[in-house]
Amino acid sequence: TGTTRPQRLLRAVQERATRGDSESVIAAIDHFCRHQEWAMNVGDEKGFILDSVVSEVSPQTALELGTYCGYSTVRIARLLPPGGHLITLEFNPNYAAVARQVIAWAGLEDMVQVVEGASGDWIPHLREHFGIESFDFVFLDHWKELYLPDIKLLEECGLLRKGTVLLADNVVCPGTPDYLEYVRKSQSYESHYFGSHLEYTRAEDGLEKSVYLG
Ligand SMILES: Cc1ncnc2c1ncn2[C@@H]1O[C@H](/C=C/CNC(=O)c2cc(-c3ccc(F)cc3)cc(O)c2O)C[C@H]1O
Ligand SMILES: [Mg+2]
Repeated sequence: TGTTRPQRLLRAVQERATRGDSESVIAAIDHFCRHQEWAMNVGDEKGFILDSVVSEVSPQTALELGTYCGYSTVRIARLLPPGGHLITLEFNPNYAAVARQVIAWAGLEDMVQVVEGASGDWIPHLREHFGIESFDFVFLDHWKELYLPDIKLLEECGLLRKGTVLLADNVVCPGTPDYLEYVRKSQSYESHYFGSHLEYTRAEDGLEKSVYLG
């Protein structure tokens, strides 16, 4: 019973990154994943695209599905405007525990709420629990077969508004075919594919940006 990969990733952050410096936390995780152990973070190449979309939207309210170790959580939270807030859902308590410490090491704990539990259980309660009217930005990076059911649930719960931007990781690898077909065919979305590569590899992958039209 040694350590888990997320725990080794956290140790790499604590050993290599400077407390309060989110850029150094991102760099420490990328270094760990490139030179020690691959992990399923969005990574630096797709992360650059994520950064540009978050900066463009400048969300007051943001939602992330699938925190894992908190890498994309830090990438998003460091770019939020004053008053901006990110809710990130993670149902594995071990991952949530690591993510909270990564987020704290980056000094971003005041902008982020790590919520433990399944997205399908939590989405219907976000309004009453967190006083959220609607989300300006949603990052999807959890189980790939849940992307579609979860955005339909977000629609039904009235948590998307005209202009809400959805950004989905892994639409090529591992792939999210039913989600892609839906957002590209639906009259309610304007979609665009950003081609890139699977984190820390040369394999093809990309992000799909979909604007909700109401
Ligand atoms: C329903 C629900 N609610 C809350 N959190 C949820 C949830 N379902 C999963 N989660 C959490 O999200 C995280 C799961 C993410 C799933 N991501 C993946 O499976 C994933 C896999 C790969 C990949 C690609 C090629 C390969 F050869 C091998 C792997 C790359 C990625 O970027 C990924 O995000 C952790 C999990 O606890
Ligand atoms: Mg991913």
